[in-house]
Amino acid sequence: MTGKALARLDGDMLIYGCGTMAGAMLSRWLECGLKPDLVTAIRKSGAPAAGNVTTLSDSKGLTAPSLLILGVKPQGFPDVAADVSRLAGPHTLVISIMAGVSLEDLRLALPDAGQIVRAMPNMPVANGRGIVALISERDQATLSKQLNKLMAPLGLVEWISTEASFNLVTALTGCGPAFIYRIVGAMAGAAVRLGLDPDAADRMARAMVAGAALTMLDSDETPAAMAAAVASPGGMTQAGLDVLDSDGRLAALMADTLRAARERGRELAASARMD
Ligand SMILES: NC(=O)C1=CN([C@@H]2O[C@H](COP(=O)(O)OP(=O)(O)OC[C@H]3O[C@@H](n4cnc5c(N)ncnc54)[C@H](OP(=O)(O)O)[C@@H]3O)[C@@H](O)[C@H]2O)C=CC1
Ligand SMILES: O=C(O)[C@@H]1CCC=N1
Repeated sequence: MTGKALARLDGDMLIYGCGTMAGAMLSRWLECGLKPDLVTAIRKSGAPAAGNVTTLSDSKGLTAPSLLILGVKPQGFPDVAADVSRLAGPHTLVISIMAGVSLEDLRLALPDAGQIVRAMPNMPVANGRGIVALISERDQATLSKQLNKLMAPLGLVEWISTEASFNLVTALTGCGPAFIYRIVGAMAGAAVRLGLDPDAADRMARAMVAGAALTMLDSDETPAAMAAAVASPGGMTQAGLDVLDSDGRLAALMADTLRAARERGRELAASARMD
């Protein structure tokens, strides 16, 4: 990404709540050429954000920026909503990364904001291997031209057409890395219980999943076909796959996992509303 591409955002960026997730986006943008002097970050603690970005503990003295990224937690939004609203002016593009919080609720809280976009990044954006799902209130065609340039260095950019599916997208992409880490840990843990040395099991489980993921990125095959290519007929892999597939166990577990995450999105939305 070049600074020129970012300059098309026409101005400055304020990151209101620059913790783990927004901080990962910021680091990647800086690595890809975003000029630090275009950015101001607000953190409750005032702890320095990535790079040489100016970091403040509150918004005193700030005026409406061109781009305002909202990176507080949904539960913390009611505490800052009035202040964010003051900063979200008619020329401000607001991008909220808060899980669960709908465009309609954002518009109610930020009535004067120029445009509002809901975005769902995931942590691998830190190395450009993430996903950013996006949906806007309106004018998606114009916005996508502008925002794709900003988001592309973070990884795969997906515009979502129906907001009703956004919490499910979040469960798959935003939460997904944690589910994969848990599965990797469970495989390594099982290997330890069955007799492997813990350090070796951890090392090999990480390398195995990283290799499998990279192979998948380079392949046009479906995951089912890729599994079939590993499984020799009547071999060891097939014996293990039969356990995962028995009575649809793995499919049911994954459906329950995504459903629970999606439902929690609805509760988070409620916690972000002003009473
Ligand atoms: N973690 C993830 O993988 C993902 C998270 N998200 C979303 O990103 C958002 C942030 O999550 P995450 O980064 O994990 O959480 P963090 O707690 O790391 O980040 C929250 C940020 O908000 C700041 N903050 C909290 N209260 C205030 C306040 N009153 N005034 C100013 N700043 C404040 C915190 O300041 P301080 O740094 O001082 O604590 C922190 O920088 C959430 O809405 C979440 O749904 C979306 C996708 C993935
Ligand atoms: O756990 C959460 O609520 C956020 C949203 C996606 C990832 N982290």
